[in-house]
Amino acid sequence: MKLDLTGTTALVTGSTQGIGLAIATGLADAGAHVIVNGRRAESADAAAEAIRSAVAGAQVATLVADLATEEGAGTAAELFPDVDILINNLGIFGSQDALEISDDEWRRYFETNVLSAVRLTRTYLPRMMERGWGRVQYIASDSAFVTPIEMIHYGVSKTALLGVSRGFAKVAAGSGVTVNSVIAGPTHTGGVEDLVYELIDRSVPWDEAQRRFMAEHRPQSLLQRLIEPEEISNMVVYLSSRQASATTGGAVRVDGGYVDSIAP
Ligand SMILES: NC(=O)c1ccc[n+]([C@@H]2O[C@H](COP(=O)([O-])OP(=O)(O)OC[C@H]3O[C@@H](n4cnc5c(N)ncnc54)[C@H](O)[C@@H]3O)[C@@H](O)[C@H]2O)c1
Repeated sequence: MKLDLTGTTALVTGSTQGIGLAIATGLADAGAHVIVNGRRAESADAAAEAIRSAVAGAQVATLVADLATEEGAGTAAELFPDVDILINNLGIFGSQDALEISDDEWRRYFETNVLSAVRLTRTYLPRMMERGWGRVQYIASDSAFVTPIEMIHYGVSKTALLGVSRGFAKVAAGSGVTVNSVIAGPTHTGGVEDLVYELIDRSVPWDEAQRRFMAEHRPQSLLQRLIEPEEISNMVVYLSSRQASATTGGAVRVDGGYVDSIAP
């Protein structure tokens, strides 16, 4: 099965590093023209360059915008009015005492992790439906199912994202556009390294910190290791492909068996 995205344009939000960069690289490798998004020109340019070095002949454009804001979504619509594949990847996470999270912080999590994706879906879905083909995905998290007490606001924002995904899948039903969430488990990115070290003593070597993080915070994970960003990207590329035409309204798990092992 050859996943060929030649002739398509894909916008991946928050794609200057981590999972987003891996997804943009995977889509470029499958032949899509990718739009890399970041809030700073230097990091967007560096990410575009990294993709060009990884994928010979990659077609990459950059979108410098804060896509958690209305203004940023407006810039996206103006510069790139039409995309075939929208990957809502950008997100923030961090640990905080559940009883200490302020209203403003709850709002920031919803603005960034949920409303940004709703706005961009509203921007791009209608044209996809008119054309009769398109792919929308949301990068959710196992925290959507298992609200972690150290990240309640994050978990709840990702639970909301699952509802957003199901709702827009119904809007798109029968149009040729599929809408899905990808449930990522803990993935080896810079942000997760920081989170692991927030929870586990910083003086512990990385391998030991990772092992303890999995044992203490994800004991039911069947994988008992962090997931690599490329493992998330592989699923996103498949769901973006023409071959994935019968998968919509779903929440597809790349979580090392964690969610199924506790909430089948
Ligand atoms: N890493 C994990 O373990 C994990 C697990 C489950 C889900 N996820 C989800 O996957 C997505 C990517 O996570 P990651 O670990 O690669 O994160 P990351 O922090 O490494 O990367 C996120 C990217 O989004 C960008 N970003 C944040 N806010 C933005 C904004 N307003 N406008 C534009 N860009 C913005 C950041 O600059 C960064 O480049 C997030 O939605 C996250 O919640 C991550």
